[in-house]
Amino acid sequence: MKTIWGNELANEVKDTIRSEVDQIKAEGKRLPVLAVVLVGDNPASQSYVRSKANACINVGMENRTITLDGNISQEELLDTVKKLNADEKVDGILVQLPLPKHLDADSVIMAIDPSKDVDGLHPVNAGNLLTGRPGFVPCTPKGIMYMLKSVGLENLAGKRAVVCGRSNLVGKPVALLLQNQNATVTIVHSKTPDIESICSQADILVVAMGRPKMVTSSWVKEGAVVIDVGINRMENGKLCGDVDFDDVKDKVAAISPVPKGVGPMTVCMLLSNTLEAYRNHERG
Ligand SMILES: Nc1nc2c(c(=O)[nH]1)N[C@@H](CN(C=O)c1ccc(C(=O)N[C@@H](CCC(=O)O)C(=O)O)cc1)CN2
Repeated sequence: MKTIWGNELANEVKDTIRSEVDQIKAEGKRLPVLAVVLVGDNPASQSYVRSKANACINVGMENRTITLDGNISQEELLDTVKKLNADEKVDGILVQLPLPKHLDADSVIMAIDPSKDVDGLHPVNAGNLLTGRPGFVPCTPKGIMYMLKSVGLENLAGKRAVVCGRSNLVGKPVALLLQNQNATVTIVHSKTPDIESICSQADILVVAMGRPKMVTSSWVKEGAVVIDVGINRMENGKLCGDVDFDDVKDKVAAISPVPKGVGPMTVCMLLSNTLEAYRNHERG
């Protein structure tokens, strides 16, 4: 069994991005700028936003973290996004999710200029992915495809992929990306009967259900490659995935761990998208 260490792959990606940013600096040009909007004081969101800021520093990009009170109105939040859209120095905009319950995330995402939507969540970018046009691909799915490539899974013709979860952030886009690589894809979700038997036929299993250790050895096919997107905090304070790593590890060909799996890939793909946004803006 091979462990797919996302932190190591992320360092590889960040090294490449850092060299490109160094080159931009050497040419005396302005640097790429990522703006991250954090609303409220959710500790997990605060920690992810800090990781994003540190990652920017790590590769030499500029980061602006805009922290807004949890009681902010929809109009005030939309106004913040509009100002970032209009700011020519800002290449990428990300609004950290989830938002407090009184705010409508959909209309906030809709307000982001698609050319700055480095999260790839705006319907223009989602539509581009659906129709095979260039655009921003959401960071976690982009990271997952990089992880699969790292274990030799690139052209997926003849492979059966099962995606557990149908979110706009992970499940739907990763299913499209797998299909674009010629995999035969099934999406299962909380209302699917007998998920276990569908998962057990998968050559590639991507699990993003938010249910701690849901997937055990009877759910996986011998020799499958498993990507665990779940990040669940247990009562003892430790993190675990949606896959019971110890239970499946002897049955699978490769598996991503939690922590140090998909999470760090999400952050480095955000840098990759920000650099892409910068290049697009510079081209004009
Ligand atoms: N606007 C967005 N919001 C959210 C996204 C997103 O892609 N865009 N994804 C997640 C959270 N997330 C990034 O925002 C994220 C989650 C996890 C990690 C990570 O590196 N996790 C570490 C463990 C960290 C810990 O100890 O708690 C790991 O898995 O090793 C990075 C980013 C939801 N919101």
